[in-house]
Amino acid sequence: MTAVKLKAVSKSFGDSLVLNDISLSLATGSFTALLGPSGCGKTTLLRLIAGFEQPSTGAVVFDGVTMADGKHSVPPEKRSVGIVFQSYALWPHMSVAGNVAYPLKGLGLSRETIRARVDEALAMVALRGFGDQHVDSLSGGQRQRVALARCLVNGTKLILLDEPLANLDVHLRASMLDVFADIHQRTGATIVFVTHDQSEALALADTVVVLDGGRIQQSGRPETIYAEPANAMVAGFVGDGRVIEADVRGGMARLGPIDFSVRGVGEGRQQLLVRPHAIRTTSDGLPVRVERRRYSGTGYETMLRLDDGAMLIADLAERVEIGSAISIAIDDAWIVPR
Ligand SMILES: Nc1ncnc2c1ncn2[C@@H]1O[C@H](COP(=O)(O)OP(=O)(O)OP(=O)(O)O)[C@@H](O)[C@H]1O
Repeated sequence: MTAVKLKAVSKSFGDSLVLNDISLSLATGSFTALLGPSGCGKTTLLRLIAGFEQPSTGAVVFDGVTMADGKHSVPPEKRSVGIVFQSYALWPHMSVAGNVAYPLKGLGLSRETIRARVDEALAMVALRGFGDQHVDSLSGGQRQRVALARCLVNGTKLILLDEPLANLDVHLRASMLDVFADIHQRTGATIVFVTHDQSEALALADTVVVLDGGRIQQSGRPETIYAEPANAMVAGFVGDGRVIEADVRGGMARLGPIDFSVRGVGEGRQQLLVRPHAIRTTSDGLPVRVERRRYSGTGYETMLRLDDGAMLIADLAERVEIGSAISIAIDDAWIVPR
C-alpha cells in the first residue's frame, strides 16, 4: 500500500524555481510516467518523492503520513522506496546475488530466507540462474534487471525509475517495457517513472503527467493526453501531428475548400491539432504539396505543406511523389485550448 500525494510542492535551487506548485495524487498500484523535455524538473520531482531533495514549500505524503513538509523530512532509507537509476548504481565487485541481496542486509534474516528472496526477485526480472555471475559480465539490459531485482527484493510497494531505458538499445527497450509491465501486474506496486520519451510514457503508464517549466501541463490517462491535449505544449510534445489554424463554427472547421468535424470547445479562429491517422487522400479536397516521405512498414509518414505554408503530417497508405500536388481530406481534429 503506497499512495503518494504531493501537496502544492515547490522547489527552488538558489534563485531558480525548478518545480512550481505541483499537486498530484498517485493511487496505490498506479503506474505513472513523469514526461517532459530536458530540464523541466522530472528528476527533481522523483528525488523529492524518494527523499533525496526537500520541498521548499508544500508537502510529500505517503498513505496519509507526511514524509516532508519543508520543515521535517523522513530520510530516504526510512521511506521504503525502491529506486532504479539510469546508471544502475550496482556494486561492480559483487555478484548478481550479492547486489540483489544488499537491501536485506542487517534485517536479521536467515541465509535460506535471503537466498529464497533473491531467487524470487531474479525470477521476476527473468534472470533466474544468474546469481553467481559478476555484474561486470552482464549486458546493459541485464544490469538494468539486476537493479530492478534489488529494488523488488524487500517487497517495496513504491518503485521509482529514473529514465530506466535511456541507456538501452531499441530491442532491449521493448523487452524491458514488458518486464516493467509484468512486474507492475505481479507486485501491484505503485510505480513512478521519469522519461522524456513520449512513446514510452504512453505505452507503459496508466497515468501520464506532462511537465514543462516546472509546472504540470496536464495529467491523465495516456489516451486522454493523446486525444485531448490541454494546451499547445502538450499537443506538440505528445504524439505526432501538427497544429494548424482554421475557422470553427458549430463543431465544424473550414479550411480552404474542405469542412471537417472537430472535437473540443471553441468558435471562430482556432488552433487545431490534426493527427497523422486523421488525414487521407481524396479528390476535390484540400490542395497540399508533398514535402517529405518516410516508409514506416505499415504505410508512409508523409509531410505535407499547405498553401499558406503550414505543415501537416499524414499516415498515408499510398506512396505519393515528393514535390507533387495532392488533395486531402481531414476526418478529425482537436481544438487546442488556449
Ligand atoms: N542540485 C541542484 N542544484 C541546482 N540546480 C539543480 C539541481 N538539481 C537540478 N537542478 C536544476 O533544476 C532543473 C531541473 O532539473 P531536473 O534534473 O529535475 O530536470 P529533468 O526534467 O529531469 O531533466 P533531464 O531530462 O535533462 O534529466 C535544471 O535546470 C537543473 O539544472
